[in-house]
Amino acid sequence: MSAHCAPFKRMLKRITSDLKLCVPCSWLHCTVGFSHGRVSVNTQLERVMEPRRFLQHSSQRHSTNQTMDAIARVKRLSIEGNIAVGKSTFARLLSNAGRNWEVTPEPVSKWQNVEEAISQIRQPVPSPQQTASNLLQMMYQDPKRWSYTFQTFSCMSRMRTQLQPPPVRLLQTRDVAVQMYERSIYSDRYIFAQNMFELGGINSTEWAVYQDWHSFLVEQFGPKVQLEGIIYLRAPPQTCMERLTRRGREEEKGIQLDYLETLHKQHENWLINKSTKVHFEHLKNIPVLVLDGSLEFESDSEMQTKFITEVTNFLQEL
Ligand SMILES: Nc1ncnc2c1ncn2[C@@H]1O[C@H](COP(=O)(O)OP(=O)(O)O)[C@@H](O)[C@H]1O
Ligand SMILES: Nc1nc2c(ncn2[C@H]2C[C@H](O)[C@@H](COP(=O)(O)O)O2)c(=O)[nH]1
Repeated sequence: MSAHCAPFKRMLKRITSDLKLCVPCSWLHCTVGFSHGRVSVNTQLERVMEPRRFLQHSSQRHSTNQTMDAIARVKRLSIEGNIAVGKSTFARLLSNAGRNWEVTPEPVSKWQNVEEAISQIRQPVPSPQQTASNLLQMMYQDPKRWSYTFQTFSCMSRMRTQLQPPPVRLLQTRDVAVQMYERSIYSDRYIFAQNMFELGGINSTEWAVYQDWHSFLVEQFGPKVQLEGIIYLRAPPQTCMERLTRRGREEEKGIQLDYLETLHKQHENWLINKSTKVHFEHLKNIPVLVLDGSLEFESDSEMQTKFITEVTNFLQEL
C-alpha cells in the first residue's frame, strides 16, 4: 500500500466504526470535553440516546465529520517494555520533544488506590469506613488471590485510556499528530496476564475467562482500540532490576530478578520472535520500533536527539 493510502484507509476504518458504534459520542468527546467526570458521562448518554437532537443542523454534521477526520488522522502507538526499563522517563522525553506527541502514562496510581480511582468515575457508594485498597501491593503480596482481580482492573483502566479521544491540541494540528500510551490492553494480555497464568498466579479457569472478555471487548470496540505501531524499549532484565531497586517503589520491594526475566521473555516472544499467538488481525503484523533501553540517555542530549529521530522516522513509515 502506498504511503498516501494508509492514513486514508485508517481514517475510513475508524469513521465506519464510529458510525456503527457511536457517532454522537465521538462528536461529543471533542465538543464538550474529555472528562470522565459524572457530568460529561450523563451528557454523553443523552446524546447517544437522542442523536438527532444533537446533530440536527447541517453545520453540526459538518463539524462532526471534521472531528472524525481529525481523530482518524491521529496515529496511536504504545510504549512497551519491562518493569523499570525506563518507559516513563522515555515518555517524558517524547512529551518534551516539542512535537505533536501526547503520551498518556500508565495509571499506576489508580491501582494503588482503587476506591479513589473509581470515585473519580462514578458516584462513590457511601460507606462507614473509607478504605484504600492498594491492588498493586495486594497482587505482589498474594499473587494467587489477587492476580486475576488485578488484571481485570488494569485492563479496564487501560481500556478507558485507549478509548479517550485525543486532546484538542492533536485534533487541531495539520502536522502528524501522535497519541502514545504507556503500555496497552495488548501487553496487559500478552505480557502480564499470560505470564501470571504461566507462573500459576492465574488458574486455567481465570485465564479462559480473562481471554474471553478481553477478546470480546477488543472485537466490540474495533478500531477505537487499535494501534498503528509499538515502541519496544528493550534492556536486559539485570538493568531493569538495578533501576527498579534505585527507584524504590514500596510495592515492588519483593520483586526478584527471575520475575523480570519471565517478563523479558514474554516481551521477546511477542515483539521480537513473534512466537506469541495473538488473536487480533491488526496486531499480527504491527510495526515495532525496538530501542536500546539500556542506553543512559537522561543526561545525554546527543542520545536524546538520536532517540527522537528514530521515533520520528518510524512514525513517518506508519
Ligand atoms: N535510560 C536510562 N538510564 C538510566 N536510568 C534510567 C533510564 N531510564 C530510566 N532510568 C531510571 O530508572 C528508574 C525507572 O525508570 P522509569 O522511567 O520509572 O521506568 P518504567 O516507567 O519503565 O517503570 C528511574 O529511577 C529512572 O530515573
Ligand atoms: N501483574 C501485573 N502487573 C502489572 C501490570 N502492569 C503493570 N504492572 C506492574 C509492574 C510494576 O510493578 C507496576 C508499574 O509498572 P512499570 O513498568 O510502569 O513500572 O505495575 C499488569 O498488567 N499485571
